[in-house]
Amino acid sequence: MSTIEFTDDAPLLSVDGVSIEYETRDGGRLRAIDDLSFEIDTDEILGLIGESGCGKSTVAKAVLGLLPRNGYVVDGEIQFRGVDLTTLDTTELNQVRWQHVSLISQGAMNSLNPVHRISDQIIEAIQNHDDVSNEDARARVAELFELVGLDPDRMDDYPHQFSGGMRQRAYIAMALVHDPSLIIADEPTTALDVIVQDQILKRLKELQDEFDLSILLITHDISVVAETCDRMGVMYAGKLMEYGNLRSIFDAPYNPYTLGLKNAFPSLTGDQQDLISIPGSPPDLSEVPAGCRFVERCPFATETCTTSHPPLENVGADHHSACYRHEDIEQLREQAQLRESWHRDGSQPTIEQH
Ligand SMILES: Nc1ncnc2c1ncn2[C@@H]1O[C@H](COP(=O)(O)OP(=O)(O)OP(=O)(O)O)[C@@H](O)[C@H]1O
Repeated sequence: MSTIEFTDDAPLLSVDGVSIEYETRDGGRLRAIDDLSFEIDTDEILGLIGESGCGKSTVAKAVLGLLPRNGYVVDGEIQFRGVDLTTLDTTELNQVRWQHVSLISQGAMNSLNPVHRISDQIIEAIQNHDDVSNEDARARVAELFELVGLDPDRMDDYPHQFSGGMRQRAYIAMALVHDPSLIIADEPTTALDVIVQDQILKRLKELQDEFDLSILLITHDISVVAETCDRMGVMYAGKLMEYGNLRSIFDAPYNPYTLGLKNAFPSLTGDQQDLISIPGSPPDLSEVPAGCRFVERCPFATETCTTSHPPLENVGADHHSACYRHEDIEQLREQAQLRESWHRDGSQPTIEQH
């Protein structure tokens, strides 16, 4: 079996100009991701946030080569330590998965096999890649249980003897078996109650710190990003709208969509009791607007915004945004605080569909 030659000084993960399409039942094509670029460095957590259907899971699956059969990366490169993952065959991808990049998904806790002890499932994951005795593998399971905050005395339990949060922790232990350098966490705590969610995210962050791990954290919850991430990307209808350092984006967002998301979350708006949600819903990806993808819901759209999607521009150190109205941003930030701004009054420009 050939060994993949990684380059140590290359970025850990570099997604460059990636577009992904799904073949639809009627034989058409739906572009779920359009010209997406971002990077993750060693030892950082990048949060990808966006509403349902904006393409977050598609990105996660594409990185791991797990797109369904009707999904294709039609453009761009996904480089992991200098190796374009989109060019690898299944055997090579299997060398990357678990050993270098692990996935923890929302449903991970339900993917533990109900008829096998948790210890046996993790031991199998260890021995699949490494030649380790049963005794050493059991010791490793105990160590991993401690790391994720589970009592090692419970390692021989069956999944049904664990709560949802404990099962998710057990799955995280499994994801850490081979010391991967990148974890893709796709809504890892969404199915759990907020207290358990908080505990697990904190543990994940501690593990990231302790082991110089990097995490791509995918979520629809901006407060999860605020509490957990170092950098963030705000996605909308398959496009990155704002991207960069978390503090810069939270302190001074440049994109109306980010302004809208911030307004809609209580923990981020401090004393503002009256939350303002963004009216409407994202466009159907088979019928995206001709202009900016957000144009139909943006209270600040002008005629220019109906022409084409704005390019992602540099608006500060490690801070990028895609909007035609960056120059008016101070004024837009003030207006965004007002409910009236987000009311639809019929004065929005006429939108043509592609
Ligand atoms: N297997 C598939 N076949 C066809 N279209 C798909 C497939 N999977 C996803 N899509 C479409 O691709 C777009 C992006 O979906 P994706 O699941 O990546 O979004 P998401 O942001 O992760 O949403 P959610 O948070 O609801 O999971 C959606 O329009 C979705 O309908």
